[in-house]
Amino acid sequence: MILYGARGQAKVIYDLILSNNHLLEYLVDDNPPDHFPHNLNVYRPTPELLKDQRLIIAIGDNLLREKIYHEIKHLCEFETMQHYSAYVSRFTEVGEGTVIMPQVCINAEVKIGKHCIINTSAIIEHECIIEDFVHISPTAALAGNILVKKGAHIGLGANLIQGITIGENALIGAGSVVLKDVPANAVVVGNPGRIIKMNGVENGQ
Ligand SMILES: CC(=O)SCCNC(=O)CCNC(=O)[C@H](O)C(C)(C)COP(=O)(O)OP(=O)(O)OC[C@H]1O[C@@H](n2cnc3c(N)ncnc32)[C@H](O)[C@@H]1OP(=O)(O)O
Repeated sequence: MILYGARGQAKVIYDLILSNNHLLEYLVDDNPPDHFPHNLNVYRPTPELLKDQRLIIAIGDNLLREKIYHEIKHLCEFETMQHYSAYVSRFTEVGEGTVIMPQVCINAEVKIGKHCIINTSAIIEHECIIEDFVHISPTAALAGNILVKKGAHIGLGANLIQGITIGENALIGAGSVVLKDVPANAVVVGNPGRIIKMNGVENGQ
């Protein structure tokens, strides 16, 4: 298999690949770094290098990951990967291209979309729905029945109370405690969480 992206996210996914006894053949990156550890080769992507490969898009930025997905989806197939130390309920669905990192806990009846990153030690409780291209950062905790819409990013160690909806492309700041619905494209920080930006514009509250 191969990785698209050769920065920090690729380094942790390479480790995940080895933990699962898979082989990484090479990486591609639009702007290859001078050096990638472990003597792995990084090339600029071409249709020949991507064609019929099994691949993970190893890019933390949700919008960029989605953009690349649309550019290459006709060429390759996408691998889904889960670290052996993660607990993923047998009643959970996980979409293609999603990675589940070490020590994650995902409880029953959760649905996780395509090309998501469920990062180290995140907790996703029962019946949550995580749409495509979402990133749940390390140690974030989601109580039951939460809907996280496409492209949202839940920051490091954020805590989300049960039953709420996080809108498309919303960003929940590190350590925030979110008690109510968050609209699309909002940036929320603090405890209790408050909106500091909407659509990239400062809120002024
Ligand atoms: C493996 C990995 O590395 S995965 C990646 C994990 N990383 C994360 O989760 C990071 C998430 N990002 C954050 O928390 C960021 O601080 C953001 C996106 C919420 C805000 O970033 P910016 O838009 O650049 O806002 P900026 O830094 O200008 O801060 C604006 C205000 O919000 C405050 N603020 C920013 N982030 C937070 C936060 N997480 N909690 C509380 N307050 C915050 C700032 O102190 C500042 O307040 P002030 O105006 O009173 O001085």
